Amino acid sequence: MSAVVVVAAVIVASGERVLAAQRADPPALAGGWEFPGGKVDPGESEEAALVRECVEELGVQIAVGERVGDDWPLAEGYLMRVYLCSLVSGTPQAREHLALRWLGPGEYYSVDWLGADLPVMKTVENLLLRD
Ligand SMILES: Nc1nc2c([nH]c(=O)n2[C@H]2C[C@H](O)[C@@H](COP(=O)(O)OP(=O)(O)OP(=O)(O)O)O2)c(=O)[nH]1
Repeated sequence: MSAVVVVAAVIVASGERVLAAQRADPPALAGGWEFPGGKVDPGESEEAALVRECVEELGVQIAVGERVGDDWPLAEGYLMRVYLCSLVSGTPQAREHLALRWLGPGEYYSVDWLGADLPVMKTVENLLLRD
């Protein structure tokens, strides 16, 4: 069986602020912070899944850009692929999350990231500092 692919959108604004979202469920993950996204549906491209999830979860249109790192390991049988994204239209709303927060450079580690997301944030920080 191939792994289930989860895509996650690192939405960047003003070249340095990133959008973090606080999970509402399941209980084991609730309260932890992540990048918006979700599972890629069968036959769906990763880009289309990111766009769909950001509409569903945030009510915004995004543009999908550069990939962040390689496959990020999640639980057994799952892996995560992460992309830098930008807002095309709309203001993010927490439709499925407990809260949303824009994090500036001094705040990247001010939320309790899910275990898989902490190294992603570190890699994103390096990418944004590079620019
Ligand atoms: N979306 C997202 N999921 C993450 C991140 N980090 C991380 O460990 N995960 C885990 C949590 C979940 O077990 C899984 C993604 O599932 P999900 O619940 O977001 O997917 P989905 O929207 O398709 O949900 P569903 O329709 O199956 O309810 O990946 C992240 O940054 N973003």
